[in-house]
Amino acid sequence: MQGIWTTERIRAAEDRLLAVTPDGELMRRAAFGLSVHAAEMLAEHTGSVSGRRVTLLVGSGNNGGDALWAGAFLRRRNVAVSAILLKPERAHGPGLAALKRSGGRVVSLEDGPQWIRRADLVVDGIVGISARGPLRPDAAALLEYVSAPVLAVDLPSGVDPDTGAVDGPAVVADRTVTFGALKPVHALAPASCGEVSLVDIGLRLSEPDLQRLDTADVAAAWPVPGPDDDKYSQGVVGVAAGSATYPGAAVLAAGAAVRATSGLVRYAGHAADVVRGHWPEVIATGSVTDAGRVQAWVVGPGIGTGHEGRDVLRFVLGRGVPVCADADATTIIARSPDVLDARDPDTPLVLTPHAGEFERLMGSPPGADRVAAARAAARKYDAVVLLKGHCTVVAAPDGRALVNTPRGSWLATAGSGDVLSGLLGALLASGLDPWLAAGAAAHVHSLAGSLAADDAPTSASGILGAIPDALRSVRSLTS
Ligand SMILES: NC(=O)C1=CN([C@@H]2O[C@H](COP(=O)(O)OP(=O)(O)OC[C@H]3O[C@@H](n4cnc5c(N)ncnc54)[C@H](O)[C@@H]3O)[C@@H](O)[C@H]2O)[C@@H](O)CC1
Ligand SMILES: Nc1ncnc2c1ncn2[C@@H]1O[C@H](COP(=O)(O)OP(=O)(O)O)[C@@H](O)[C@H]1O
Ligand SMILES: [K+]
Repeated sequence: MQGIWTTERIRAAEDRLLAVTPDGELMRRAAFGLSVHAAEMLAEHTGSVSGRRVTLLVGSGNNGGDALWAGAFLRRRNVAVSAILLKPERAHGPGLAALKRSGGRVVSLEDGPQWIRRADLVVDGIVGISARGPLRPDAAALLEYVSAPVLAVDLPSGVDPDTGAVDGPAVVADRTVTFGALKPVHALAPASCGEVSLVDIGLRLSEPDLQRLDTADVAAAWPVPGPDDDKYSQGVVGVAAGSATYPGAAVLAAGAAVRATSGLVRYAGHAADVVRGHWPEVIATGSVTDAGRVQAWVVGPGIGTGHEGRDVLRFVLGRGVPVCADADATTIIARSPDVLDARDPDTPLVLTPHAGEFERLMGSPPGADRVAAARAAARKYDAVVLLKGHCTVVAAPDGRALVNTPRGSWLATAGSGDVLSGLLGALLASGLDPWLAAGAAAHVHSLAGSLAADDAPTSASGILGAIPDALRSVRSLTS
């Protein structure tokens, strides 16, 4: 697990560390790490470090101080460093002095554009974790001239540190170097941060506010049959999905369940013939009432939101086994919350809304703070809530939350969510903790999406087809 801490917690930990560290030491540690990454980027993009040009965008806080100190370190490697001070009178004093001593050049705001245009690398030290809101106009104007790769100090300025929300002009970085610990922005705004690197400055933190699964966590959690297992012992998953009009949802959800684990998949619904045609290994029947025993249900994709869908949902909620309620099932719950009366409160429920379904469930859209939104829904419904989107957030009623950071956006394709629900249902049937199951399913889903896409559009069927490769890649870590 990777821990992620809110800026409030980071600041408190920094204060504790600052109190026992010589003046300026932390910033020099941070800045030295930053300068190493800057040199690495120069070498990557231009083939060398010495003689290259770096322009620093320097704001009035410590973030600007980091940039100035890093500039001074880069001077030792014969890099030509120029610093544009957004508020010269409030620039970080010791950092500015160090840069000047090292032979760095301070250029005026007016001359800034030409130095930015000529740079081999631009360093964003405009603001860090104390900033809120988009960039102010003077900083935003400078960004217009940037064509070189951008290295963000701590976080891309203009992006909200605690939510990753972008609400106006903001830096888009190729790489972000952060200090001490990951902050929410790094998991929630991958398109703004680029590659994220962590520099250790000796920060000590307790329980994280938010987590992200490592590949190793997913590998350890994913069920693998042992010598004594049979098709029943691994957990049988039931899929109540699809309809005569929408058989595809059933094929995709059932297929993902088939590919996720090696036990048994049952299907119940109006698409039984189509499902059987695609997946002969699935035991398919026309109705949930004669589907047989399962250890978890996936319900919702393509079942419609009418009477029949409601009855199906009520039936599976009353079986005393974990349920993943997806797509139409979330809409039914939003419109007729009384269906939840059928649920045994001790059996796990996972809701997997996209933003529109979330709004139906909660009465308002997720908003900028998607982690808080998912947590609120989890509490309201006493369920694990997997909030879909570019970054998927999974929250449990006890407050645990994790983020899945995707590799690109290829998952945004029709039917992709049906594949996710099939994966998740199979993991629930195996007995995995529902919060972990949701996180692991999201991880493998997004990995399968990027493998299937391989930089060109893919489809839900493509994602489904790439599940074995995704699992092989995850499991390769454990073998
Ligand atoms: N405290 C520490 O021990 C360490 C702090 N470090 C650095 O310090 C940073 C935090 O420094 P600060 O607390 O000084 O805060 P920032 O560097 O985030 O700067 C806050 C300043 O920016 C201005 N500002 C706020 N919002 C703005 C906006 N939207 N547009 C333009 N300007 C805006 C404010 O007026 C304020 O002067 C971290 O992100 C990190 O880079 C590192 O040096 C590591 C050690
Ligand atoms: N821009 C995006 N980047 C990454 N993943 C995305 C993006 N948009 C959607 N997704 C993912 O794709 C899936 C879409 O599911 P859903 O909205 O239910 O669509 P459908 O009903 O067509 O299957 C979710 O897992 C979601 O997190
Ligand atoms: K920054």
